[in-house]
Amino acid sequence: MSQPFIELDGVVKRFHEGEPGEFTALHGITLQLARAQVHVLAGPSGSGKSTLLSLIGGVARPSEGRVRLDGAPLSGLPEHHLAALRRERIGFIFQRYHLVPGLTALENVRLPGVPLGWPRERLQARALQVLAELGVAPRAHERVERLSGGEMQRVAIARALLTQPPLLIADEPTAHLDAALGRQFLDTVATLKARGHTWVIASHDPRVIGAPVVDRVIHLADGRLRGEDAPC
Ligand SMILES: Nc1ncnc2c1ncn2[C@@H]1O[C@H](COP(=O)(O)OP(=O)(O)OP(=O)(O)O)[C@@H](O)[C@H]1O
Repeated sequence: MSQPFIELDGVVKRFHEGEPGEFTALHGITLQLARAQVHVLAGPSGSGKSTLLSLIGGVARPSEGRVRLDGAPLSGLPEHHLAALRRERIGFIFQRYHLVPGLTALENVRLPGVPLGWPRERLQARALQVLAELGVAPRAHERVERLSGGEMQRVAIARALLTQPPLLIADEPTAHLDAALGRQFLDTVATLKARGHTWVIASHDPRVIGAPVVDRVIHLADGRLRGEDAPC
């Protein structure tokens, strides 16, 4: 592999460290993930998928070990640098979308651009562009609580794409999608992969794990790597 896009080196994550309820969720994960590929973290509930995503996304820090994104050592960065890197380089897609009710689809999609200080016109144009790419431009001015589940998810993906982040992280993205919407999500994954985006998706959905667009399925159990499926 050329320079890996994401590198984890001996990553341990403990919760409630030093307290009576201390719990080790990840036990020394070493992993390299290539650019412009789709990586799925699979494993039963509680195996550590979301915890690993949060470390790769720079939302949490490892208790031991290192995480690097495109050569940058996330684990050592001061919080304000880490927050800036997250905003510019990582798009997050959550199981329950985390859209802000009361705001329109367009206002939700604009949100990640606000702290970047983009001029209003640029922000508006880019937000409309990503909504159009996801096929939800006609719903741009609708409040998000009035959208269908599939529309909400496409708005959530549009929001994650606003800043064109190279890394897209999704936690159980198909958990609430029916068969047709699940396929639509995987088509979006494929389109963005072809444009060079790297995906890391936590999922135990067989539709995702078995999808042809997926390059690697990395299995976790009890916070440890348990091998991989061969690429399709
Ligand atoms: N903030 C926390 N404090 C204490 N324990 C935690 C915390 N977050 C996660 N854990 C524990 O770490 C383990 C891994 O949790 P994690 O959410 O990463 O698993 P998962 O594989 O994503 O599960 P699921 O598929 O149910 O989302 C679980 O035993 C969980 O209870």
